Amino acid sequence: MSGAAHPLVCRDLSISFGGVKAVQGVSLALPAGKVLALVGPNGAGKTTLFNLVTGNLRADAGEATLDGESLLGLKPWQVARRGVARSFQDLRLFTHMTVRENAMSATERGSWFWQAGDAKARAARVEEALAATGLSDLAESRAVDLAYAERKFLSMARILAAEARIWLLDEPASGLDLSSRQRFAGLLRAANARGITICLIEHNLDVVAELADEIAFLDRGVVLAVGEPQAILRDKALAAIYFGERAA
Ligand SMILES: Nc1ncnc2c1ncn2[C@@H]1O[C@H](COP(=O)(O)OP(=O)(O)OP(=O)(O)O)[C@@H](O)[C@H]1O
Repeated sequence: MSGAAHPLVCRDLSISFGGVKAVQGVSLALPAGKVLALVGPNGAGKTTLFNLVTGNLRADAGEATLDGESLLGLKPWQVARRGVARSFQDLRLFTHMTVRENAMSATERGSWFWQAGDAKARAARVEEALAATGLSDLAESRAVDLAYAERKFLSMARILAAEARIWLLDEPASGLDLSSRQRFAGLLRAANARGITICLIEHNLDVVAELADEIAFLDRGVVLAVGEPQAILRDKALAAIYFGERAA
């Protein structure tokens, strides 16, 4: 699978850390304009898979392509410049910079080839991203002074400001209360409506059921199943693995 229907494709991707096979022969394709959720127990290899695709780790074997061109060997900023934005579990904000500066910095890896590069347009994108994430009134606050949910939304503002066409989101809704989760879901739906392709690592299965078009279930570095959310979420064997009830 590749091309317009699946812009980002992994084939047989693998990496081990010492004896730990963190990702083993993973083949996966992101459906264009959809939300694919990566689900699986702790240590399944979900974040490692992101790290392989985004140039944060070097694969031992396999391939990852964007529109048919290899991403492997690229630096994280080069992957970002090709239109793949990611968020991190630990957010990686510039804690002593302001909210606005944090969002602005996401636009500053050179001008993206499909967007206007001028400063005025960038500033406008930043203000739109802050408005969309409810952070306009906090634009001059330092990230370090934000509440937890506001930091999560600032991480999303950075993704929005970057204007990437593929978003890789690592537990963006974890720790959010119900109303913040609903706001977050609205952001994702709006992005989806604009044709953005999203891969979402998420432990909250209600969030997954609400947002995902497709689920890929990983365990011990292997993709065990890919399919429609209802089918995957109803699967008793996968549920046993997810909730740690399998035989060792
Ligand atoms: N840099 C690293 N060095 C050594 N081991 C690592 C490294 N990164 C990940 N691992 C190991 O690889 C395995 C997969 O980890 P990973 O963080 O990708 O899982 P995950 O599915 O994202 O888990 P979680 O849901 O808890 O975030 C784990 O056993 C982890 O300890």
